[in-house]
Amino acid sequence: MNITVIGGGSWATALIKILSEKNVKIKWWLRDEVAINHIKKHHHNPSYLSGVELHPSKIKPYKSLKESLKNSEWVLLAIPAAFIEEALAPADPAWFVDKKFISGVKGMIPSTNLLVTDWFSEKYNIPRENMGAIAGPCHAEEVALEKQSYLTIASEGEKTAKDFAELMACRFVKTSYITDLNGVEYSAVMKNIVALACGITHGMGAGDNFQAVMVSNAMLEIERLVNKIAPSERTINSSAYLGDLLVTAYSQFSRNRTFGNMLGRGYSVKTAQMEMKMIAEGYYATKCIHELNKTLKVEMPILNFTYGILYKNAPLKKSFETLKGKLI
Ligand SMILES: NC(=O)c1ccc[n+]([C@@H]2O[C@H](COP(=O)([O-])OP(=O)(O)OC[C@H]3O[C@@H](n4cnc5c(N)ncnc54)[C@H](OP(=O)(O)O)[C@@H]3O)[C@@H](O)[C@H]2O)c1
Ligand SMILES: O=P(O)(O)OC[C@H](O)CO
Repeated sequence: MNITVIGGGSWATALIKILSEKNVKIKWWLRDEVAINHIKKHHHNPSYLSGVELHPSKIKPYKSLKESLKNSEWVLLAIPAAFIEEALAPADPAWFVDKKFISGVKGMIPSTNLLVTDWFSEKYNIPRENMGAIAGPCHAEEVALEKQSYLTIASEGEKTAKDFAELMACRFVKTSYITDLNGVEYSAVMKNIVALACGITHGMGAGDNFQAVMVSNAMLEIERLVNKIAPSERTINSSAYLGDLLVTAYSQFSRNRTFGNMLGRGYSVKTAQMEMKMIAEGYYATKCIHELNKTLKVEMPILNFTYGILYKNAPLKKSFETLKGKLI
């Protein structure tokens, strides 16, 4: 079984670690040639999760995207959404024929405000039943440490979801599958926006009491959005939705929370971006969801709070006062 993994960051590295527990060949596309050479020579990613051992018998890094895709049954994408169009610019739909596509991305394509699987299936003519996404509370750093984790694979094609869930299950990862593809994707996008708000308010001095109220309100906000934009029967309190929100809102590893925390302590957006070695997906998603909500008109005070601070230079104190008044 051949699997192509696209992306060279922490999540791609963690997913490769999980997959290499199985009897598979991993064809790994990274844009960074220095990293490729380092991985070939030292069997570690030099810039992300550098402690993870990358077995050369199972993993082969590629500079050419086209070569990396040849003879693979599965394609797994793990690049922050804002860079996907650029990274896949040379790709031709013919390269993806008869392949199943799984998104590890928790963001939206900024130029289109589309979810990654919607954008991908449209652009590369992939049948929806062959598309999926990885959901659930799972930080790459904990995968690297082999801490017990849980992932949910979502696809409208039940067989796709089931097969990929089986592939991702290993000693330290338990998997399950569902068919609510767009539901988990929107929920994952939203949890990043909430994590930014958690970070901002924490950075401004809010305590655990406030954070608990914000996360509870956030779950209601996510539910309102997801029910409107992707109506379906779903158990929103399960780990694919609520669990993912909780880990991002509370974990020391959360990129979005860390980014928000810097803003709450008075950093400008630009300075916070320069300080971060990794990408906070919620920054881009906040604008996408805010734009979509001009039509949807869902009540989303946490989204509006985050959007004001990120994109409108809204004063922190006044925005916080407004948010406090909206939460219950
Ligand atoms: N990290 C996690 O725990 C985790 C868990 C679940 C889901 N996710 C999702 O996984 C996705 C990837 O996140 P990540 O955590 O792996 O990000 P990351 O560690 O910050 O890595 C970012 C990756 O994007 C690449 N990149 C940056 N600019 C690029 C560009 N202009 N063109 C092409 N590639 C570019 C970087 O390449 P260079 O190194 O060459 O700059 C790097 O490989 C996100 O959607 C995130 O929400 C992450
Ligand atoms: O918690 P963050 O902001 O690092 O996001 C990473 C993943 O989406 C967590 O499941």
